[in-house]
Amino acid sequence: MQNLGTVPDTVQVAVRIRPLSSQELAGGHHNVIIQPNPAEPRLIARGAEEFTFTEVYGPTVSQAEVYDRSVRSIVLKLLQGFNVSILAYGQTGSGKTYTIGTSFDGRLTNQSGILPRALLDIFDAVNAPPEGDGSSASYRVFCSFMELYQEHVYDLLSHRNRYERLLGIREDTEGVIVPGLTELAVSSAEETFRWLMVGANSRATAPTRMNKESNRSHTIFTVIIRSRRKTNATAGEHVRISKLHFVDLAGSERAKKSRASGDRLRESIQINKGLLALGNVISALASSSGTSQTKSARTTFVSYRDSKLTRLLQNSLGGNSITLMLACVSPADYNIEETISTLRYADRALSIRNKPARTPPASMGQSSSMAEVERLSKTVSELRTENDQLRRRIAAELKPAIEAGLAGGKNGTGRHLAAQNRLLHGQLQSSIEESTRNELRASIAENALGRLEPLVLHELRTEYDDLTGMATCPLSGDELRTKCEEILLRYRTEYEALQQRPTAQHRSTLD
Ligand SMILES: Nc1ncnc2c1ncn2[C@@H]1O[C@H](COP(=O)(O)OP(=O)(O)OP(=O)(O)O)[C@@H](O)[C@H]1O
Repeated sequence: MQNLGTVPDTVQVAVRIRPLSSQELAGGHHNVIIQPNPAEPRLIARGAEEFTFTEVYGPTVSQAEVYDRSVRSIVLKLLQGFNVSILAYGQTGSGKTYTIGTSFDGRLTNQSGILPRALLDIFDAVNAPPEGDGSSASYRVFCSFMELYQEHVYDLLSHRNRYERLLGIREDTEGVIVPGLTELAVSSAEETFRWLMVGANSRATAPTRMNKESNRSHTIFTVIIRSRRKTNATAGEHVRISKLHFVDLAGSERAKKSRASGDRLRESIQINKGLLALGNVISALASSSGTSQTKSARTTFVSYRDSKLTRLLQNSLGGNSITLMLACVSPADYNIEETISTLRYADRALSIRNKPARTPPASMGQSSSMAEVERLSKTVSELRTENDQLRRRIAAELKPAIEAGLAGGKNGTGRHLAAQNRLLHGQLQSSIEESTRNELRASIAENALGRLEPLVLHELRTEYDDLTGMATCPLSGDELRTKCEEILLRYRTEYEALQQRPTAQHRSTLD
């Protein structure tokens, strides 16, 4: 039996105060946040408002110390089968990207953020020698990287063009998922760093008045661990999948202060809308988890569906994940309003109760490709149901309008109504055509699905023959297995992308 150690059941909140920048010092700005006793996680803002968090990191605290005190132990919970989420929240220019390390340039220095540090620890643990009692696990690591820009989800690791990187969100028994999102098998921290850099390069950034390299989107970099553990000599193997999300939120900002206009203003409105929805979810969860609230307050409705950001973070807030919020703040006098607003936001998050639990293990009774075929079949049938619903909705909404219009036309209400009828009729026609096209695509996906197994087997066979046909096979048993898994993953990505296309169009017609 594994010793799982302690697992925090409330959201952990660490506040990080960045140092004043050289421009701020040159401009005569001063620090308005005091830590009365640096050994305590307490701070006083503007000489009056006092807050206590899980940790408070002052301006001189290093990246290594933040990682060691707040991050390392929860990252290692990932390998025990827990889902973990680390979110950086704060005003634009407050140090979120610096702390997470999303813009890591490949060189490990004392300035590197928590993400590259976590990857080093994860691969050290994954490659550690087996325990020798027959109960040790073997691990496979994958990564994905997505961006939420203006309420659209983009796959940052896809080789396709920007438009084709657009993905939808759907809910299934596992919770909220992003079908078609690229998940790459990675075998070392260095390989994962490269994907992190590739993805970060395609992220939407722009210079603003508040930060010369401001991130205009929210990003989620995910490390996925698939662990196989022998349960005992007779019962066989269990496979468990757990995920670690690094969420680098776009900065909250005041349009008046940032003097944004045009594209920057539109971005900022969307960013603030997502963060507002997140704030509402945090408030609702905080009041449901609180102990001093009335019964009615404790049953507050949590509106995850108000934005894609809150849907994507549903499991991290109030779900089964171990969650750490890193609230980043500026200490400068001219940012005090934003700083206090971040501290209040973080203070509410502190009382959210999660229900951290290890993800359920799946038995290895079935081969993984067969399980995959089963899962894909289920998705196709969901697609069909969705299509039927769309058809019914079209019929319910548009047909009565047309019929009413036709009746009005007979009564001679004029040319205007006739034109409106033609318009509605045209809309109905194109919606039905769209739905039929989707149906066709769903059936293409289904046929492709039917061909999945022989294709996978053929590809595996060819690759295996190529390798074993050589005088000495250059791959060990494990490497060969890894190679096979990569091929399966490629197929899975291709087929999910194929299935995703009609769904994405569906959703955009419904939104
Ligand atoms: N703790 C820190 N120590 C030293 N420099 C820091 C620290 N925090 C932030 N900085 C510096 O402050 C600047 C802004 O930080 P960063 O880009 O991480 O902000 P952000 O919150 O991600 O902003 P945005 O939301 O606009 O993307 C960067 O130059 C960064 O290097």
